[in-house]
Amino acid sequence: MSLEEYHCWCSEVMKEFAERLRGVVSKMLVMLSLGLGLEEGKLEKELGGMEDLLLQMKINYYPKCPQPDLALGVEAHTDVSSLSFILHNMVPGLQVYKDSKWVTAKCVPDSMIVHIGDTLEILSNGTYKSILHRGLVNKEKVRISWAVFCEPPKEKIVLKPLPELVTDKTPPKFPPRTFAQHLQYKLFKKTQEDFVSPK
Ligand SMILES: O=C(O)CCC(=O)C(=O)O
Ligand SMILES: [Fe+2]
Repeated sequence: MSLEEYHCWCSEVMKEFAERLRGVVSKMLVMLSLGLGLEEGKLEKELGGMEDLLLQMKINYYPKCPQPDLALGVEAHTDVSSLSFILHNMVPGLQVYKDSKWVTAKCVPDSMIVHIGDTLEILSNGTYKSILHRGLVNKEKVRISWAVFCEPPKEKIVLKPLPELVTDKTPPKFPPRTFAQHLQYKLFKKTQEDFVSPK
């Protein structure tokens, strides 16, 4: 296969993967909306819908590491996305923080790992938790992961707890922000008080 043919093949495969994954995203957002007692299309609409919800792929390459106890592949973080989907080359390394412990995600053939990210935590007023996770390195094997992040548009939508979920007993836990402002907050570790109300 020539390089040109290879590029062509890759883009065909990616196109089909993106289309199929977009369908899975919609289905998961229906379930998550219903789980909050909302109408089924609510979260999809709040995140920009078919027009504006963006799928971004990042490929992580974790080289072999002679001293895996002294290094991390990806430091502990939560994803800014609404949902994140992870495929990997069946080498363990992803850990999630659960019940005050780091738990290694099982490598299940033909499956994807799905994370809730910050955006859904904000919209759900904290009912859905953005999972803290990290990536370890391996002494013997290279690890590769393909992460797809579903992100709302940067400026068009103001992210805040959905009014249906805010009551006297459950006041809003997050001040309003655009996705762009949220990124700034995460990248530069600003405090919530640093948010200026978006227009
Ligand atoms: O490599 C993984 O399994 C996770 C990577 C990750 O957390 C990320 O790219 O945000
Ligand atoms: Fe992540």
